[in-house]
Amino acid sequence: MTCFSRCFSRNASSPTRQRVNIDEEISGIENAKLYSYKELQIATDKFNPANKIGEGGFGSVYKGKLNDGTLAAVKVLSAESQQGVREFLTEIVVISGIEHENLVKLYGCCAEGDHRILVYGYLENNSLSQTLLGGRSSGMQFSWKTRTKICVGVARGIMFLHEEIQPHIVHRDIKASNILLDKNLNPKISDFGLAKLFPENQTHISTRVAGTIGYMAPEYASRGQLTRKADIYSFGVLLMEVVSGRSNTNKRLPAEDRYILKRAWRLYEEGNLVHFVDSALEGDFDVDEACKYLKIGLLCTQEKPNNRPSMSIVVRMMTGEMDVDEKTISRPGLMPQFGPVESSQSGTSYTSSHGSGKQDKLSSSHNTTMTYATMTFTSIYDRSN
Ligand SMILES: Nc1ncnc2c1ncn2[C@@H]1O[C@H](COP(=O)(O)OP(=O)(O)OP(=O)(O)O)[C@@H](O)[C@H]1O
Repeated sequence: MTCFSRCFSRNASSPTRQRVNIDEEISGIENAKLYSYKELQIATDKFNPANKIGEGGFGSVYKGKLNDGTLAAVKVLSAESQQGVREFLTEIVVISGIEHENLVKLYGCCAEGDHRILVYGYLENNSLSQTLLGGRSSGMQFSWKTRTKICVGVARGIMFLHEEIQPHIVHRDIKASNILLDKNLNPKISDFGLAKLFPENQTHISTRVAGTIGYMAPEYASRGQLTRKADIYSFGVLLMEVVSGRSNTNKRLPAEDRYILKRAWRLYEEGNLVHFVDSALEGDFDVDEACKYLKIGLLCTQEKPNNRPSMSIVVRMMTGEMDVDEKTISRPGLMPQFGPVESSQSGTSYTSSHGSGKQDKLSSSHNTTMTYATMTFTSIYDRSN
C-alpha cells in the first residue's frame, strides 16, 4: 500500500480545470484501501489484453487476481477519458466502506504516479445491457423468476442508497449497463462516479446535468433539478427494459414504438400491457406480476416528480406488500427530444425486438449532439458542481 504526492488536473476538456490534490482527498477517505501499481500489474498479468473484460467511458476493465487470491475487476482510467479525476474521487468517496448485496463492492484504488485505477469485486456475468438487452448473442436466458429477482434487487439497492444510509445518495446513472450480475444472476449497481450525497434535510440540489439519455428524468434533464425522484425515473425505464427485453430506444422500430415509454403508455391505455412482455419468455411468465411491474414502471416515470413513488414504496409494490393504485397512473413524462407521449392509436402491430441502439445520437435541448453513453453537459442551470 503506497501513496505518492501528486496533483492531477481535472479532465482537460473541463471548462473549470480545477486542480485536485488526489492524495489529500484519498487520505481523508476512511476505508479506501490503496493498492500499489505493481500489485495491480501482477494481478492482471501486466494488464494483459487477454484479461480485458470491458471498456466504458472511464477506460478499460481487466480481470485480475489480487495478492490474497481474490478475483477483482480492475478499472483503469484512460488519459483520454471524458470522465475525470472528480468522478474517480466521487466513486471512492461514495462507495468506500458501503456494503450491500445489491451494490458493487469497491475494494480500493491506486493513485500512484499518473495511474488512476479502481479495484472492485469481480462479477461473473457482465451487465444487463450486454446480456438481457444484448440479444441472443450473449447466449443467456432470463426466466421470469430471474427477472423479478433482478428488478427487486436493483430496487433494494436504490432504496438502501436513498433511504437507509446517511447522507443519502442519488446515483444519477441508473441504467442497464450499470447493473452487473454475479454468478447467480444477482444484480449489483455499479458506477458511482456521478453520484451525489444528500445530507439530512436536503431534498434537492441544482446541478450540472449528467447522466444517460433515455433514462434521464425530464425535470432533471431540462432544468438540472436533482432529487431522488430522478433515480426513480431511471429505475422505471430500466424496469420496463427488463420486462420487455428491449432497450429504451430502438430506432429500428416504427416511430410510435421507438421509445419504450410511448409504447408502454399506448398499450396501457389499450388495456393490452401483456403484449409488452418479452416474447423470448414464450409465454412462460406470471401475467399479473409482469403487468404489475409495467404499471410500476409507468408510476416511476410520471411527469411530475412528486407523483413518482419513493423506492421503499416501489419495493413494497413489487413484493406484493402493497397494491398498485391505478388511479395514480397517468401519462409518463419524456425529455422533449423524444416528442410527446401520445394517446392510443389503433392498427399498429408490434413484435418484441432486441437491440441497444447505444450508438444512436439525439439532439439535446441545448443544441448539442449527445450519445446514449453516460454524458455530461453544462446547462444554463449549471451550478458549482
Ligand atoms: N466489477 C466488475 N466485474 C466484472 N466485470 C465488470 C465489473 N465492472 C465492470 N465490468 C465490465 O466492464 C464493462 C465496462 O464497465 P464500465 O463501468 O467501465 O463502463 P459502462 O458502465 O459499460 O459504460 P459507461 O462508463 O460509459 O457508462 C462492463 O460492461 C462489464 O462488462
